[in-house]
Amino acid sequence: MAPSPTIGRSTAPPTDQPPTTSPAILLEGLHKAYGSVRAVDGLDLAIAAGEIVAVLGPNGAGKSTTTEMITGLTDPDRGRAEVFGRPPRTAVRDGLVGVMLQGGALLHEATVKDVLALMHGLHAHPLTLDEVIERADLSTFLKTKTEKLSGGQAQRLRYALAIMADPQLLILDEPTVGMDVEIRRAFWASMREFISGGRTVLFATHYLDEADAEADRIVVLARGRLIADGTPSTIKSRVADRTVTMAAHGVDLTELRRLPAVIAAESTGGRVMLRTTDSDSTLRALVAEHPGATDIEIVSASLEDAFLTLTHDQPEDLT
Ligand SMILES: Nc1ncnc2c1ncn2[C@@H]1O[C@H](COP(=O)(O)OP(=O)(O)OP(=O)(O)O)[C@@H](O)[C@H]1O
Repeated sequence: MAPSPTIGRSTAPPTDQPPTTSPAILLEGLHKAYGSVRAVDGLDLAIAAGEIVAVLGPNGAGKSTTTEMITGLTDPDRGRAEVFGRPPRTAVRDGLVGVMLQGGALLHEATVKDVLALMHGLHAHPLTLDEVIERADLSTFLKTKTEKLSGGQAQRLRYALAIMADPQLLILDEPTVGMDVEIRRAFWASMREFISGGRTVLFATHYLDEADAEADRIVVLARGRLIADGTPSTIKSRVADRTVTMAAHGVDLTELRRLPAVIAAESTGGRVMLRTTDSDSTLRALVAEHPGATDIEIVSASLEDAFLTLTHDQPEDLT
């Protein structure tokens, strides 16, 4: 399990203002391979100070590896990562970066209060403990030992540790995993308040709706490459938002592919599935042109469907 890179005494002065005019994050030609696996494969990305950016991508897309290089936990094989114009480890050491990693280790046999107090002592200019506790909504389980925390409560403690140094950049790897809907809503409300002074946020998520609701910009990774970058509405307009399914008998797949707004059609398990960007117009044409279609259903596309649509034209190997 990766250690928290926020551990270590920060030496920087309070960081109320963005420290430089450089981008908050600059990645140029970033590569990282594990054996024959190209985890990150030539990534270029610039994120301006003050942006809230969601990183989406299917399992193994390279999101965590990218996060690790931005936070200095992993070195790139080739290319460059800078945070506010500094090498990542320097930016972390200077207290500019708060990180919340997926399943980041928490001290065992210690209460939430112990962990907070211990970590608080390591920062030069932290938020007050009271502010951290309030922002992360930890007051009701301060005396709970870390191993007794629920998944969502542990995430709130990790969030508290990420904001403690009062960082200018927050990097969050799937921050709301394990939180129920209400807690998730409260988490984002607290986060929005915290970052309202111009802080930058980069968060990885598997939830398209979360990216849509919380981010100014969405970047989509697949096989270690950037395959889409834009506002939530731009990204959504490029992905199928519905799947129309029906019994496979009495319909012709080739003809169905020609229906309006259909991106892809496939037959599996006795049913035909049409991915469409406009289920209303697809359905109207389907009923009019294919009276033999039966047992029709419309379902929201999963995020996997969205990724399939975006990655559809991506070649396996560009080299
Ligand atoms: N330490 C490692 N050793 C070997 N392979 C690794 C290592 N870390 C990542 N990989 C591989 O690199 C690829 C990218 O992994 P990464 O964890 O960055 O993807 P991800 O987008 O974060 O995935 P997920 O959504 O499942 O967390 C995967 O094929 C993964 O198996």
